[in-house]
Amino acid sequence: MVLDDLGSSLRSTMDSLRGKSHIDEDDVQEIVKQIQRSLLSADVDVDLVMELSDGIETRALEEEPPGGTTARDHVLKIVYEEMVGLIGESTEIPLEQQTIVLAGLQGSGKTTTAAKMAWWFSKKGLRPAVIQTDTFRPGAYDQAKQMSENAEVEFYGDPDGEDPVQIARDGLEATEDADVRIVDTAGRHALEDDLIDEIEQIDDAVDPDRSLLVLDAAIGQGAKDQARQFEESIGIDGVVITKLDGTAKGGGALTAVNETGSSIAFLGSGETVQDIERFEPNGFISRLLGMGDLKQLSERVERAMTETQEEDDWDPEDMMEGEFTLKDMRNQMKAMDRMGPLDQVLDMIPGMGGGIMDQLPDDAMDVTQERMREFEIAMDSMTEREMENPEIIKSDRLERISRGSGVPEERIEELLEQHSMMKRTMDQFGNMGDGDMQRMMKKLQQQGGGGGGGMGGMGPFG
Ligand SMILES: Nc1nc2c(ncn2[C@@H]2O[C@H](COP(=O)(O)OP(=O)(O)OP(=O)(O)O)[C@@H](O)[C@H]2O)c(=O)[nH]1
Repeated sequence: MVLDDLGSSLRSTMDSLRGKSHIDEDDVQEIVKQIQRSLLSADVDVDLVMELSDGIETRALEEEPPGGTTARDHVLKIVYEEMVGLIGESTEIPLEQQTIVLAGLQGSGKTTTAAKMAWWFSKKGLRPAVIQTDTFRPGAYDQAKQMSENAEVEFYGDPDGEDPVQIARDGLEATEDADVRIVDTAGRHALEDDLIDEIEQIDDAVDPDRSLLVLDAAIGQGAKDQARQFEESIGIDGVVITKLDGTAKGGGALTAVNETGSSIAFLGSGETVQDIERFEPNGFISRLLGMGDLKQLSERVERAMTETQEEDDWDPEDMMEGEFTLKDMRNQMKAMDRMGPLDQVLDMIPGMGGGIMDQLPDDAMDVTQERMREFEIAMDSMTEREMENPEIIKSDRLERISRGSGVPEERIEELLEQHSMMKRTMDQFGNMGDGDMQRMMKKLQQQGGGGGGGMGGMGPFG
């Protein structure tokens, strides 16, 4: 994740302020030093770093914490506000008919982003289409077509076409019925006149409502020149930062945003069409500072639940009322899987963010996800009756399931144990009155807001 290093070093600095009622100059300098070090190592432009750290230093020393606020919370608030100020608002992307052109260097992630954005728009109820104009890179056509299929969106391209401008024109005509047309363009290894000429011609032909610059998060200082060139040739309305899953940097992209006077529109964090999210400065910085991002989390949960319900004809309400079976457990696991990698999800929960992640061994998340995959494989080897009545699974059946699935027996026993644990919890839920439920939610909120929530809420997958 972008500026990950900043997130974890800031959190540990902030934690050292816990319990202090007053913050002195030394504390402030230490915080500012950490921020500078992290931002510089994440490739953020020096001038920007200075601007930010000066702002934080002045305010932390001059402003008095409002009554009842701890010194730590006060400084955290200042850091938060100054960082949101630096990153700026998210690029406006109205949910209406529009044409969007994606520009960027080769390999920055344009084709992937085109399909991801189309998927995102389709989830918002619009009808998107991807238009592929890249005649430069062999394979671009097939990749775009495949990804559009994965995203289940309309696609236009011409594998034999040689003129990208003509393909763009034809594409607009062919996708007339779509609400949102996303035009993917070719890239080059470096900024060359060819590339700029081509993108300018496409821009003229398409006359887009928005032009977005796609930048690899690892780009570094080179981002500044690139951003300026694209800005001068076609005008950049927003930036998409890709590959946030693969780098701790990302500062170059932030510098580019500043350079073009634009803002961030989307973030990409993986290779599948669902690995995209709208950039929300408040949530983004909150997550960075270990304050969680409940808005993103609830959107993800809602999306994952809806998909699981639609595809598997599963209603969680039934689960609350009736028996909690292995089928329900599998659907819950599927929904969790759809939310994305567990570490990303945890980062969004207040108090569960990087602070806790940093304390876990690096492979803890992989182990948990690997375990869930094994559970699924084992369940695939169970009969309908076993899925509905797991208590009938005794030694003979256990052996058969293990042989059929290749999952060791002790792992299947573990699955059954987890199931009965979850079943007990669900039974308790079922017996709860509305008042109990409200009290519990309130308690959970209080724990989360305190920033020190434990792992207790993670349930059986922790
Ligand atoms: N891990 C990760 N990989 C990504 C992400 N976005 C794109 N990629 C990968 O990066 C590589 C390049 O992405 P493309 O979408 O082909 O890039 P492009 O800008 O269209 O490239 P050209 O068409 O050659 O200009 C592919 O292997 C993608 O799978 C991301 O957010 N995370």
